[in-house]
Amino acid sequence: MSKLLRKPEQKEITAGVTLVHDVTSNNSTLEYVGFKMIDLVSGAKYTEQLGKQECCIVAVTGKINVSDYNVSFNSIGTRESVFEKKPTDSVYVSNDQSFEIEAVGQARVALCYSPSNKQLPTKLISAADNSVEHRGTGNNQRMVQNILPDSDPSANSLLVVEVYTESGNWSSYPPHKHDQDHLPEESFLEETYYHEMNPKQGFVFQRVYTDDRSLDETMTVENSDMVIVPVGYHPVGVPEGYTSYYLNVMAGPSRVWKFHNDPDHEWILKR
Ligand SMILES: O=C(O)C[C@@H](O)[C@H](O)C(=O)CO
Repeated sequence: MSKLLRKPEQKEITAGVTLVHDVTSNNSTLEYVGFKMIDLVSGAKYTEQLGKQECCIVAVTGKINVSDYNVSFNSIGTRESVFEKKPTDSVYVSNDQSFEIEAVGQARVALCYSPSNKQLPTKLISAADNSVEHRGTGNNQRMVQNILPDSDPSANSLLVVEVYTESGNWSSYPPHKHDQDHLPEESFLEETYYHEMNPKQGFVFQRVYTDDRSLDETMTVENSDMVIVPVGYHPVGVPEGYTSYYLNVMAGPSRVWKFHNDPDHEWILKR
């Protein structure tokens, strides 16, 4: 069984709130990244008291109200499906704060966590604040929606990004890694992938491997699955006929995304 691939759960945790994924330092090898995906029926509420963790709440689909009991953001969220291919709204909440999420209709919400000590203001990261990038050429084209990039100082550790890869294309490719705390050459960032496919019976392949191959797993990833990337290169290949979406959360000792391409495959960039 893969240690890195997680299938969605369907665990009702409170009335109308279903836990789909729950990645913590207790049930994974990750120290810097935590992740929950929750589904809420209309009117359902989810509350949480954050300890020494910051949280980015992403309205993946549907509309939600978010409050830290001081400031509230109402009816945020911009899409019914991630495959509308437009940015959504998110809220950053700092460590030692509490928050409440209330679903305005059916909603899927990502909770992205990282350890944090220094309090920062609660902040709405509106869809309009997401920068959109088109990366790559040939069959390596993908569209990136930056929710919390390293250029945005709203968080202490968290980096959050959404990526669309079209049918027959590759992303996180040529393979790159960020598993050495050795700036300015490379940063150490753990990473999680939450995947969706359109149409939803689709699948993608994701390989996670290190130079010495002490880790080398190639996974068939299906709709709503997660892949955990503690270290290593982590390319994604998308079969003909399917579009891939994934939500990445990254965090590590420095809030800098400085990756290192696999030297065996870097030539692809230089053609
Ligand atoms: O293919 C891309 O450009 C997206 C990836 O960079 C993805 O966000 C990632 O692997 C981050 O390390």
